[in-house]
Amino acid sequence: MYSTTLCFVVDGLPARNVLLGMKKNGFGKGKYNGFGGKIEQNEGIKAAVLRELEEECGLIAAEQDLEKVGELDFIFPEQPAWDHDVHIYIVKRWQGGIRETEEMKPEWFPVAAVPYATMWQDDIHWLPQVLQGEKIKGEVQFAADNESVRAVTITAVSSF
Ligand SMILES: Nc1nc2c([nH]c(=O)n2[C@H]2C[C@H](O)[C@@H](COP(=O)(O)OP(=O)(O)OP(=O)(O)O)O2)c(=O)[nH]1
Repeated sequence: MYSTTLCFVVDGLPARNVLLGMKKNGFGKGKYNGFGGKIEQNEGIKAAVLRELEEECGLIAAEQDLEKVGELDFIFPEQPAWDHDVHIYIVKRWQGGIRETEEMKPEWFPVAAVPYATMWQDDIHWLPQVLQGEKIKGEVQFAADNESVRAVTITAVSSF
């Protein structure tokens, strides 16, 4: 099982607006998501969050401005090589400007208009809580098409 990061840029918590990116290539192409990717060997989790944030949308943040808000396991019973976990962070302070990159086209959304229909199908089960300021842990099991959700367990946690 490999590990990934996912970072949501918000204007506060509870969030009123969230920055999402339309993924242009790779895993999750055609879906809106936060910014993130695989953690490299010998790389710290927060260092990976900051690297992916800058690579994918141009924003520069500091480790002390990252708040851990979630940990999820993604299980693909029909494609076990895809099993991975994700460390989810929120950032409210950053430097630099947003730019479109080869990987992502960033766009701000009001929290009430987050495009869940164009996102990973599990997101509706936990992202609203995260944008409200809750912290969550859980597991998502995908169905045979590796897209639809077969089962989700999400638990609120008080801290990481
Ligand atoms: N919101 C959401 N994000 C997910 C789900 N599944 C999943 O892998 N992600 C995130 C975690 C990572 O940020 C990203 C996948 O990372 P990846 O490293 O495989 O993608 P990539 O093809 O861009 O590869 P790279 O940047 O590491 O080279 O998608 C999901 O179900 N919901």
